[in-house]
Amino acid sequence: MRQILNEVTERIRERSAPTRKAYLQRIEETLKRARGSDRMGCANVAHAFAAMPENDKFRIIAEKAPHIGIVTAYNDMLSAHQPYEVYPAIIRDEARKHGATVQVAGGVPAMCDGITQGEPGMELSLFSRDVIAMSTAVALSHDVFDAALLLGVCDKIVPGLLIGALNFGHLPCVFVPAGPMSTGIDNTTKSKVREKFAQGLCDRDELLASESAAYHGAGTCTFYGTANSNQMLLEAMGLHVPGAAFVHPHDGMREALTRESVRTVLSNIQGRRFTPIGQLVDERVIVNAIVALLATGGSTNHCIHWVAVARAAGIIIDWSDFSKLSQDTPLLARVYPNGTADVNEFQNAGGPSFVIRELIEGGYMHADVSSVVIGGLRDFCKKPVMFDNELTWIDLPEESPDETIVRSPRKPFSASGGLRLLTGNLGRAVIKTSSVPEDRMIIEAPAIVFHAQEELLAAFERGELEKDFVAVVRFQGPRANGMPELHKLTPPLSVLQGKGFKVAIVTDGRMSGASGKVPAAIHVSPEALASGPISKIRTGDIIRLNAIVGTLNALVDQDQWNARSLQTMTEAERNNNGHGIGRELFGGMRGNVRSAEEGAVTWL
Ligand SMILES: O=C(O)[C@H](O)[C@@H](O)[C@H](O)[C@H](O)COP(=O)(O)O
Ligand code: SF4
Repeated sequence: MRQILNEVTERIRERSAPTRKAYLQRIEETLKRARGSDRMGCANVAHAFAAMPENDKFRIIAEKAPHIGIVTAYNDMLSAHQPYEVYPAIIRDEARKHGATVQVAGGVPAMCDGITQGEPGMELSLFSRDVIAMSTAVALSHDVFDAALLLGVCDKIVPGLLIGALNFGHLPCVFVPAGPMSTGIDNTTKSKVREKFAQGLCDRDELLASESAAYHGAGTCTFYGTANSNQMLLEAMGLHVPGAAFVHPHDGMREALTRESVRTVLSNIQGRRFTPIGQLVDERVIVNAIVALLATGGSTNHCIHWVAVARAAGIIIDWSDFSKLSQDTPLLARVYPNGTADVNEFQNAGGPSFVIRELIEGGYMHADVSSVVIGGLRDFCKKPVMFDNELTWIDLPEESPDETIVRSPRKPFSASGGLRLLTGNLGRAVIKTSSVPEDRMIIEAPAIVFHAQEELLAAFERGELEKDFVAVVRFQGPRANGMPELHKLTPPLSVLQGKGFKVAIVTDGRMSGASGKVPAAIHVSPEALASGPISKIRTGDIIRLNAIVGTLNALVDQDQWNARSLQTMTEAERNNNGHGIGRELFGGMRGNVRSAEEGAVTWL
């Protein structure tokens, strides 16, 4: 095991000792209880199973059959979640074959960030994670289950389901993915058409045709954004059936993998080994997830979400942990926006199994951890295949079959991981370096301050941005307006970067996991509305972003800087973010939310 891996894991263990101990004690207490149908009152039990077939009731109550709760994020809006419509029937059928019973415990909401990108709805996106966590708790609070299957793939849905499930840490849980969309037009072509449209070089019909050719069917979008980063991290945490992440929704093996998830969760109940999720997800498993994120240039959103996930298990991490691990974690995968390959090509080149094997063998990951399968994390280094109509796992080739997509630590794409912590007189921020061109890693240019992404887009339309500049887009933090992703700024800024201008974004907001080639210092904490120094910046100040050494500064005379007052949002700006699209309902979360570096949690 590498020294930094051990060092960071130990310091997290130390920092988390009191909260983790209390968390594990609560699980121990809960595990002492009798199972739901024996423990709860007759009326409770009768209500719980009233609508089940008579023989299922008999099996649960008299035969003590294992009872599985499904928490599902099915809806028709996310292409990634649409396949889940039929999953409960498959799960019920498989469970019955093994003498178990199933109920859909509840559904959770799921927002598609692609639909809300650049729209007011995006201001609900981050908070929807904790709504999903609460909805997971509402579902599992019926408290009659021996295990749970969690159906969700996209951005805030997996973190929300995981946070919710960790509040029922006494249950064995398995995540059930549904797989990626088949490849449409490639992501680079898609981005080029967007840049043409941003310059008025093509019309809306051409742009719509291009977007529809990219997003054309069921399954997760094929860029390596937050959704597919979720899948990578769940594999690295051992919470999937091994290798289940990136198999197409309508590939014959998909149903076999879903059925295997039922057998897997049952094997956790029926005594072969019992691994409740709250015990499985320990400090080493959280560190493994961070390493997997860094080694693949995953979504910057996980610098927020995984802090919240860890906290739900009593584990406290911060951006220094990500940064320290990043220094020693090699970049082993290049998947768009960190390269040109999409997630299907990544899977064909070896996918998560190849990356996990290489990281374990190189000592970059903890191998001695529990997982939902009996072989532990080493079982996640193999590839699932169908053989004689049976699901089995085979070893991957020793060498990478495509070194433009996946590599071993002996020849990494870069010696350090794809994310960096930035510090300086503007606070703390993160940047995804794995998709920034070498010659754009250091940007020093005058600031232009915006209080809304629409202001920047309008300035671009007026032709006012044809120069070197740093776009300071502030009052985009969680307290201000729910910390939306500002991914719509990528096409115009990419056009300007393509023209040779040195441009960057500095924001207390987020970018999409699919953003990347324009240097973006994001999640600036403290945010502007929390009196963060980002609110001192004036248009014209020189901003220096150095992603190589990890600094972000306003180059303003110290006395002047100290004398500066903090800018505030105007009444109109505050009103704009507080109403419409249901934003009124999220006022409590905006008022209670912690900083981005504290996971933007709303429940502490
Ligand atoms: O974090 C993410 O990965 C994004 O939120 C992603 O889920 C979202 O859908 C993007 O907006 C997709 O990219 P385009 O907007 O470029 O299609
Ligand atoms: S990856 Fe993003 S755009 Fe695609 S379905 Fe999921 S949330 Fe929507």
